[in-house]
Amino acid sequence: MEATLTACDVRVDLGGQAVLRGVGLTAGPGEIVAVIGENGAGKSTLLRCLAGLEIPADGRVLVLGEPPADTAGFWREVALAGDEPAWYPGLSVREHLELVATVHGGGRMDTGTALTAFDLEGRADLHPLTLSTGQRQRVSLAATLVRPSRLLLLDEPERGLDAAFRDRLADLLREYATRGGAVVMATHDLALAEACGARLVRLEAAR
Ligand SMILES: Nc1ncnc2c1ncn2[C@@H]1O[C@H](COP(=O)(O)OP(=O)(O)OP(=O)(O)O)[C@@H](O)[C@H]1O
Repeated sequence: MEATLTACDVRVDLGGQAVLRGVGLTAGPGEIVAVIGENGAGKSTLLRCLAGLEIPADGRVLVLGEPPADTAGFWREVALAGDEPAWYPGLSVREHLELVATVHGGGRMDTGTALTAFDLEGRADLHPLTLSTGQRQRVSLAATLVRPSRLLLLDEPERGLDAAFRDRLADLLREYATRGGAVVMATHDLALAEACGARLVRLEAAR
């Protein structure tokens, strides 16, 4: 089966120094990969590289057979949850999810199901900035599942989430993979990685 994502011998330089050197990674349909490593090991940089937001100085990244590019075609297949997104003034939690689902076309869950799955029903009519950190993180994660995708890139999805919701997230990610999606996440939460059945890829700082 064709890999959803392959990265070979990737090098990324930032500020004139190598941040990633000789990094390789693959993820196929139905697979969850957890990138782990200490602070500064380069996990976020690798995720950005896989998302086409950082260009490797050396090596090769292919997503669905093509180098990642910041194009509409690429983002049709790839859903990313990293830094907190910019929230639209005047749009509620429900409307943010509806916006994503409308623009990308209906996804794995309708917005009502997502509001329930992410425990956001009681917050659906509020603006995201009036929610707690963990609740806002749940909106960001829900937005990745109300749209179609074949690859989910998550940078520290556990950020701000309580223990019970981390368990639920593991179930949601397993379900995404069971339906043929590939997940690559950078995480410090080994329990989450284990609960997902993720394959671990450890990064060591390049400097
Ligand atoms: N714009 C930049 N310019 C120079 N160096 C950078 C830049 N961004 C990141 N770095 C450096 O790259 C290294 C990797 O950073 P990165 O954020 O990828 O690590 P991380 O593994 O995600 O860390 P954490 O676990 O703290 O989130 C760090 O040493 C960081 O200082």
